[in-house]
Amino acid sequence: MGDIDPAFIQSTEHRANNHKKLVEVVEIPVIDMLQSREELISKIGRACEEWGFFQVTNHGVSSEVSSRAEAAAKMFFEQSTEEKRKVKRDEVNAMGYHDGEHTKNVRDWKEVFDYLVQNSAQVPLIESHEKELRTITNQWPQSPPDFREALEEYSREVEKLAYKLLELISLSLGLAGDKFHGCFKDQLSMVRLNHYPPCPFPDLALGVGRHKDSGALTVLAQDDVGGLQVKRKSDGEWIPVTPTPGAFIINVGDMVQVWSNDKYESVEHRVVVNTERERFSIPFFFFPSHKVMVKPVEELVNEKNPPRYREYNWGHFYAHRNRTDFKKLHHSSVHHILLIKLKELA
Ligand SMILES: O=C(O)CCC(=O)C(=O)O
Ligand SMILES: [Fe+2]
Repeated sequence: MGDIDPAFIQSTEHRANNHKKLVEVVEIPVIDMLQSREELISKIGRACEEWGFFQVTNHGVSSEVSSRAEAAAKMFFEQSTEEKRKVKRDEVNAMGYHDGEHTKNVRDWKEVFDYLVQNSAQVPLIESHEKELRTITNQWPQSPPDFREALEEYSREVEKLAYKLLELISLSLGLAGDKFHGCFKDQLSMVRLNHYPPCPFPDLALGVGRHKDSGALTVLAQDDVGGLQVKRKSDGEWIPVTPTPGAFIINVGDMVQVWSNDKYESVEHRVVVNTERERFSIPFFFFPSHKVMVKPVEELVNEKNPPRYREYNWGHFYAHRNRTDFKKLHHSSVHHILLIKLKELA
């Protein structure tokens, strides 16, 4: 087993066992999508306000398509490191395989494979003040042979669900159902395959350190192992998300927080690891086009409730985030700085 690489060690207050034992059993809401539209909109609205997280069942994504994607992910990660690194991500191309992810400067106990839902997309160059763009394109491995097909089919299906959820969230805010749809033309949405190997030091390391998701919303599939925890808004306790077979976990990201002017908040979450079982999860990050300017929507602000965020450009934010994600930094993530700064400037 040996010693743990210090890069993985979380500071004491962020370690997995560092919280009071919960006596009550709490669950984030599980919402059946097969019910009246009014009920559905009101339940989703309540879940977004209270938790920022919920699970959905009867969501329309076929279980065959999901199983095929899960099998492809498992087969990919079972290969040798040498094989996987043939499609490794680098400073130029943020898509592909990566086994050195850091969250808030601590290394995560996992390996990932990322791909864009639209196979290739344009993003701004960060160095450029001239609004120059570059194109990023997916890197597909040779094996397993049906990897690309299985994953493209998966993201097409989940994308439909993401639009549906965005519509319901917009309606729950009292906005038109298609209010935000235009933002997703030439979207930067991506899917991440996560593999968390068993960890001999589950009290010291985390699968993913605490963070918020930066896009509009996330549609996450997890296997039956468990490990995802959500920070409860009311008291800051870490609440485990119990795996529900066939369900997706939905959380609103920073963009919905800004659009809704804090009515719905993007909530912190993290993943704990265990000594026994490897875990797989597949988040779909619903990201708009690089051109989109994000700010509180006009219908939701007024004199009594003034805008709390200044407008920002998604593409610019995305380019910075990818650059800073790539290696360990000596200051906290841009993500964090950006939102705080916007708040202060508002
Ligand atoms: O693996 C999970 O359950 C969640 C992963 C996550 O939060 C992320 O990739 O942003
Ligand atoms: Fe996340």
